Amino acid sequence: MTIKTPPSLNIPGFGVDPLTQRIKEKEKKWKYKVAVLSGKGGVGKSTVAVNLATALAKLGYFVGVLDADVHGPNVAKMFGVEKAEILAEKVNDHFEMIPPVVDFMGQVTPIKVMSMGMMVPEDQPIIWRGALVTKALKQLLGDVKWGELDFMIIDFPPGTGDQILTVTQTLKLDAAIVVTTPQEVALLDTGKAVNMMKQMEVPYIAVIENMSYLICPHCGNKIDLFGEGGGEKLAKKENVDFLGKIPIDPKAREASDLGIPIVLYDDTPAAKAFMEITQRLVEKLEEMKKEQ
Ligand SMILES: Nc1ncnc2c1ncn2[C@@H]1O[C@H](COP(=O)(O)OP(=O)(O)OP(=O)(O)O)[C@@H](O)[C@H]1O
Repeated sequence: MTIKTPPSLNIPGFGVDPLTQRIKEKEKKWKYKVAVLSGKGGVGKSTVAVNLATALAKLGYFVGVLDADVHGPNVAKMFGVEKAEILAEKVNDHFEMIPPVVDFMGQVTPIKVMSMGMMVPEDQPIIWRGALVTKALKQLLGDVKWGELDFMIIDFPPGTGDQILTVTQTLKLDAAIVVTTPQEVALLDTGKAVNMMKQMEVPYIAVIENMSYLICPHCGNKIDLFGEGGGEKLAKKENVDFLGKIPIDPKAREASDLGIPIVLYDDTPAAKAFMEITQRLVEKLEEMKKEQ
């Protein structure tokens, strides 16, 4: 039996599905695509994504935030838009959702956000298998009227799973910010996340250490609750940038429950740390763009 050469699959209009095609078109309008991830849950990844986006808005940038944590979406609540009504518009042969614009106490911001958290009641789990999650994620990218953005921030689920692979293979990320806490267990998992981003050839990878220390409200001394300097050591070992440390700030938890990012509380140590880290990130990305 002779095996025939397969026919060429290079047929115009075929090969790439229309949704992926729409994502490719949309991403041309986003200057920087930045993913926020962590090897381990609960280290403050969403807190970092939300505050990074708000700090960028404070610096005058237009920002989109995609909550890619389909199974545990918290971003909408942290921005206070979990009850926002999602409108849709017909565009040619499909519908596109209009992302809600974040406002803080009536003050409109240049932040648009999309999250599964806006589409399901707060107490309902999303019990979907991989293929459905992948489709939902792609729709949150390609079937949303994001428009022109300076930054698209993507809050990934914890770990190194399927959903991260899907987005990283679909979009050409400019940067991956890996969030860790200083403990050994968190650092082991963070190393895996850093290596995944290296394998996916993301051009800029950096570590942020969250919950680094606590300032005693009574004596003002710095207390290293979870050890010291782990994030910086990991960044050195993996040969990636270290963007900085964010202290434990009781106001951060309070603020995120109220839907107000801590970075808006100007006088807090966490707000100052977020602003400095964001400025450092912008400088790095601008430098990289110039070199290209
Ligand atoms: N620097 C900080 N100071 C005080 N509380 C913080 C800080 N960072 C995060 N938190 C709080 O820790 C909790 C977990 O944070 P967050 O939801 O951002 O973590 P996560 O890594 O995204 O979690 P998940 O595993 O669900 O994705 C939240 O209540 C948040 O307000």
